[in-house]
Amino acid sequence: MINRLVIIGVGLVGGSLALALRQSGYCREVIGVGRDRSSLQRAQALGVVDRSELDACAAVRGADMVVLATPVGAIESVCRSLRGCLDEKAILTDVGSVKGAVVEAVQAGLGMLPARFVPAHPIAGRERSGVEAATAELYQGRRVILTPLPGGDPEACESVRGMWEAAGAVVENMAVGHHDEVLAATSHLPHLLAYTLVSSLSRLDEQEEIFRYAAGGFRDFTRIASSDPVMWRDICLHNKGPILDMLKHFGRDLATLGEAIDAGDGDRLLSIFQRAKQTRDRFCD
Ligand SMILES: NC(=O)C1=CN([C@@H]2O[C@H](COP(=O)(O)OP(=O)(O)OC[C@H]3O[C@@H](n4cnc5c(N)ncnc54)[C@H](O)[C@@H]3O)[C@@H](O)[C@H]2O)C=CC1
Ligand SMILES: O=C(O)C(=O)Cc1ccc(O)cc1
Repeated sequence: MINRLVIIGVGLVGGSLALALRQSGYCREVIGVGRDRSSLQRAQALGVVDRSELDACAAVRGADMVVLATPVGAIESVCRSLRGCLDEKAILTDVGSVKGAVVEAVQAGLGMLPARFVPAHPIAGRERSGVEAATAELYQGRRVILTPLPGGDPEACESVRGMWEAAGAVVENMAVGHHDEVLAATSHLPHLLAYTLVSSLSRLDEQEEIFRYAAGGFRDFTRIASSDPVMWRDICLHNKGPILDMLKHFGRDLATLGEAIDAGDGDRLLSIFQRAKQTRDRFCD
């Protein structure tokens, strides 16, 4: 059970966690922290938080769990505003899509890395953002990755695990660096491909006609290009190495595909498509 939960950044991810924990009765009070009063008022009106605060330092006093749920690029400045404010027993966690840079940002912002900081990443979300998109069911049966730090407090780790399980998630642990490599491949690369496809087509003269005749495959492939641009700018800037590695790997395969088409090499094309189909049929429902 959590007595006082503070969510800093009450959008899709933070708001959904608050809703799930309020509905399951896992926490007694949820306080939302944000930059503007109107979105915090909406969060309160939607029943996502019990009350809200613009001052992060005041909000976290007496909290037993503090969740950083802003875009990754805002974490350092949010942590700077929390310097000297967290109770000794308070657990600090986050929901950022990258982990190495978040650990650095927390350390730089707070001036130290608290033993009760447990980095976390729910592998669940959608292309819509803001508190209006939050739902209590978002994490039901979905994975959450914790990347506990060497020397971190195991009890804090268990509390963060318990919180996510109460929200319906299945929790796993992973090393920080490994998380960033795996997610660069499975989440960051697909988002960048979808953004680049839509952006590239939108610059063609015939774009009106192209989008008018786009079929289901186009919609399936590009749904995630409607995701929040600020969030994805921040992910790119904060997981640079693994993302560039994946882009290079993908670029080489795209060039190979082009060469096979140019050479009329049907066997090569068939083998690429067969391997892709077998792999997807094996791993995705
Ligand atoms: N959208 C998704 O599907 C997923 C997102 N994530 C991660 O979760 C985090 C939040 O993403 P979303 O909830 O989708 O974004 P969102 O845009 O819905 O919510 C972010 C909230 O943070 C607030 N905010 C921004 N800067 C702030 C600051 N300096 N101080 C206080 N509040 C601030 C915004 O006003 C907004 O209410 C990101 O770090 C993202 O990488 C993780 C898993 C899935
Ligand atoms: O919309 C989708 O399908 C997503 O993949 C959402 C998402 C975005 C970022 C994450 O770090 C995790 C999940």
